[in-house]
Amino acid sequence: MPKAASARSTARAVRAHTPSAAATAVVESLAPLLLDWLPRQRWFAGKGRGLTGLVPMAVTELLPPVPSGGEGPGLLHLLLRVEQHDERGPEPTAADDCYQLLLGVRTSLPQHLSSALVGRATGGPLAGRTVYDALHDPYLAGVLMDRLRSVDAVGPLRFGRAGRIPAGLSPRPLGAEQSNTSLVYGDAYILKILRRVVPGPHPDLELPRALAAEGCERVPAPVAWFEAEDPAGGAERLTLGILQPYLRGSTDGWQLALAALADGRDFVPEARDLGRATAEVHLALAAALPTVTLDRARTAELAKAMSRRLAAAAQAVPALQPYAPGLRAAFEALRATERARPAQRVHGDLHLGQILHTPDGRWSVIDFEGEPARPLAERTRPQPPVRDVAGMLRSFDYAARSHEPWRADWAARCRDAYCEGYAEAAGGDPRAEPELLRAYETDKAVYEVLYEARHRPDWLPVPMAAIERLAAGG
Ligand SMILES: Nc1ncnc2c1ncn2[C@@H]1O[C@H](COP(=O)(O)OP(=O)(O)O)[C@@H](O)[C@H]1O
Ligand SMILES: O=P(O)(O)O[C@H]1O[C@H](CO)[C@@H](O[C@H]2O[C@H](CO)[C@@H](O)[C@H](O)[C@H]2O)[C@H](O)[C@H]1O
Repeated sequence: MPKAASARSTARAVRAHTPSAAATAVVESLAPLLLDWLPRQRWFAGKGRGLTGLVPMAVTELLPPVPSGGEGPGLLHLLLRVEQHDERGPEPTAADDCYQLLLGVRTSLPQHLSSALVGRATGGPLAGRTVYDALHDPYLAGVLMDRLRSVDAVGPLRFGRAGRIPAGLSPRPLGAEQSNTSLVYGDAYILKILRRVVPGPHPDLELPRALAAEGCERVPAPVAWFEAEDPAGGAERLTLGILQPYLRGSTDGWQLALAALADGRDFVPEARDLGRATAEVHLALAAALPTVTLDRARTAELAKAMSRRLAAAAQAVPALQPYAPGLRAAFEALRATERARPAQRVHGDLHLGQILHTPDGRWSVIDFEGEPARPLAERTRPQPPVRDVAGMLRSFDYAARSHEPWRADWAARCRDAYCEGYAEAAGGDPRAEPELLRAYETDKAVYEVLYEARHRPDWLPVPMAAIERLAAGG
């Protein structure tokens, strides 16, 4: 059983924003329960590394817990540093992650919230109180929305908005959690609560706002957000949540692709249209935000970074090792290319699940967070837009592979149509730079192997099939 942070180190790390000794004491008394609960959450990014301690970085009462004996829930907002073993050794490293938790506190938990239980505080002033994930509680989700629509600051938390948000919208959780937790309010808005949080402008807020300012209608524009002052004292805020219009009645590209496969239908017109949508977003991003030129030296750095990621992934997932030399050849081929190429802000994790088809027949792009496992500095760096194209091409392969029998021809037609649609709108065909495209597809497949090994081991054969093909030069 991992040990909790000592009371002394916990107290030292809690900053001046801490509203009450009681809240701090709750965290201390809950540490063993949280250490058990956290790794079981889908959004917990540090799976597979032992937890060694928890340090509350900031504790904010969004709704003060009712004194012992009273009724009614309290709402605590926590920023928690989770100390973990490094993959290479037993010492905690500077790579410890900070997570955002919203905890409900009640005397007893109603039956309908039982799946949200974190545990019962065993000591401190709230001993015997039940603590649970507040985002499953419609009442507390309503309290959070209320702060978002009408308050500017609570302790270290800062709330911002781009327009008026109506009161009284009923919340519901979105269902399956992914890298974050999303709530839908009144079928009108969706609030994404980021789980692993870092200082600095968050691309899922920054890019859609920049696109909206540019007049690009392919992306739902943020209407409100909340952030925290850096509890470690840095100048940059941590983005915590983003509220956007909810595209009611939309279906994501992944479901549509699987339905087409199940019905024996082609997905060519949809793929072509998706290519156009991607190009439009890229053109708007290039117009809205700085671009750079990747010269030979920078291209070499890019190829080197891809090789480094491959080496790290092969260490974590030994099944990759036999293919490493073949995969590295793709990065070497990129390094050997002579030409300079433009780089710009990109989506960074584009796949069929990130594109929503709305009832009026348009594709809308969501989730500009980038690949959640990569450092923010890397995710916000200008990159060749082909990177997103490669992500979508991999996604057609994923869809075809999850159909029995495997439909390689279906994926190939989608891939061609997507690139054609992209070329029509962007004025340049991504296939014109085969080394770049192959290197990015390889890099993405390596990422997917690591992602699936950590989150969905049953899916591992899907990217491994691509690894086999790409390593053989296909
Ligand atoms: N604006 C929106 N309208 C409708 N559904 C949305 C919207 N934004 C996100 N979703 C739904 O929420 C899911 C999760 O959102 P996403 O931003 O991808 O979160 P995560 O980072 O947790 O993967 C998406 O797969 C999509 O089904
Ligand atoms: O949606 P997220 O931003 O959380 O992205 C992560 O999870 C995705 C899976 O949900 C994962 O995508 C991979 O699986 C998809 C099918 O479920 C497939 O369409 C994608 O092409 C494939 O990469 C994504 O890589 C990961 O970052």
